[in-house]
Amino acid sequence: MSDNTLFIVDDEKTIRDGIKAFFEDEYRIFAYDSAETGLDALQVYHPDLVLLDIGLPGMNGIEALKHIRAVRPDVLVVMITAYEDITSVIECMKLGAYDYIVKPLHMEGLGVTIANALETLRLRKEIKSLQENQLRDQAPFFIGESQVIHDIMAYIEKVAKSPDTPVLIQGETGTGKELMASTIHHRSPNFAGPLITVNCAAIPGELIESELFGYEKGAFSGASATGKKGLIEMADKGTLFLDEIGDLSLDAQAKLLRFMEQGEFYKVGGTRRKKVFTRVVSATNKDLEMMVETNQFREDLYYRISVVKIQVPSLSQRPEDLKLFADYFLKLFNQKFDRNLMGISPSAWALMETHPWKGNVREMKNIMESGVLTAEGPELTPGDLGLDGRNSRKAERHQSLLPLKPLTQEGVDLNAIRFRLDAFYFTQAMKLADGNESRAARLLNLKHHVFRYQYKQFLAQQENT
Ligand SMILES: Nc1ncnc2c1ncn2[C@@H]1O[C@H](COP(=O)(O)OP(=O)(O)OP(=O)(O)O)[C@@H](O)[C@H]1O
Repeated sequence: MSDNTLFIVDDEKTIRDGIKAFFEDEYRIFAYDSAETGLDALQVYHPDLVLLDIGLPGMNGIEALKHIRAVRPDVLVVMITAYEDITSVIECMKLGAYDYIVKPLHMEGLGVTIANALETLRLRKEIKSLQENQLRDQAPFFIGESQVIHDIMAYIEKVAKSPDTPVLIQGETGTGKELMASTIHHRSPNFAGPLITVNCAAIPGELIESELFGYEKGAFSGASATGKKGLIEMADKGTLFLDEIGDLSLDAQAKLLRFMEQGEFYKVGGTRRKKVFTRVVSATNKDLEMMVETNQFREDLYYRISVVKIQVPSLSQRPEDLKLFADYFLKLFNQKFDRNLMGISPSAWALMETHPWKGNVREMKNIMESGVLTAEGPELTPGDLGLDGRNSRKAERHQSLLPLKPLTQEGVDLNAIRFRLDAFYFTQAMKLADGNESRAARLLNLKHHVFRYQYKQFLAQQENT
């Protein structure tokens, strides 16, 4: 006997008994005389295939098919029909029935239909498992050899198993909070679903509600004519990552709380309640507990989002990981830029060991990227990494510039940012082009005279700072 389970749902006893008698040596068979009893049994058993009569008394086969497709989309359904019922058959096929058989039943023919259906099911499962393996292979890799990172990863392994427990990740900027959120998603049962990232600091206060929850058409002036799906809805069956949650306004916090408490929400201007199944992972580099004390963050929301709390240590708190990151980024950027730097010189390494790493792993990554890109070799020197006295501001510049920070109410100094951009790319271009201006211009996709003009301006500005 195979380990496949079949349901027969038919009000005619002779049909139920006939199918059962013919196939019971091959399959596990459960028979029901109505759609209602069949659907009840579906909550307990996991059949592979349902043979479903269309003309059932009470709930008919078409309605039952809709239910089965909604609750068990992976179960195949073969409709049983009287010959004259062909329009219903077409409707069933459109609703997702796998096949149909016509009464009076020929058992051999039915046997072929069942075997084909089960083979289709086997192939679908195989494809799904291959796709899942591929997705798992693409999962991000959170590096760390220090004991504290080992402990966190072991904890994450357990936490990720739940599909909906909210997680709050705290830590300084650049410590890897976003990467950790992605790791949790990829290790969770929702990993085949979407991972939707919301940068709460980047969305203006007046837009946060419509961005998170979406809106119906005509919800407000300027709304799109078709309405809009919100980020929360997009995260259905996946993970919603709320980055910089400490930047959420109190108003937006209240709306998010409602969703966190009920898992339900209304679109802006909508009257239909929507339900979404997602895990919320939040992250912040702010002291949320302190914000709760000072009434800047809602206490009730804080407890909702922090069922599991993870504190990512700063890089200076895990010096054992420094060498690992340095080797990893050296390899990564050697490959990316097709370079062959052998390692880090002892003097550069000595400086790296004492560097404060205020920008944490991101700072290390940026320094290694520009170092590997521009170094003469064969090893990375303190100058390549911007860690010598002469270039001491370089690291700071990289760190405060890359990646660009979203605009907040605090504003930004655009001139200073432009100057840093120029410094970052002009310096590298001239270095890569061995001081040849026309080659440097080509590297930056600028006309030679434009490059000369802008470079001269940059040098003059540098003189004055
Ligand atoms: N453990 C790690 N392994 C590999 N790469 C890492 C690790 N930690 C951080 N990184 C890399 O460092 C950079 C910064 O990480 P990430 O964006 O996750 O930090 P963050 O804590 O979310 O920063 P912020 O608070 O500024 O948003 C990313 O490019 C990330 O891939």
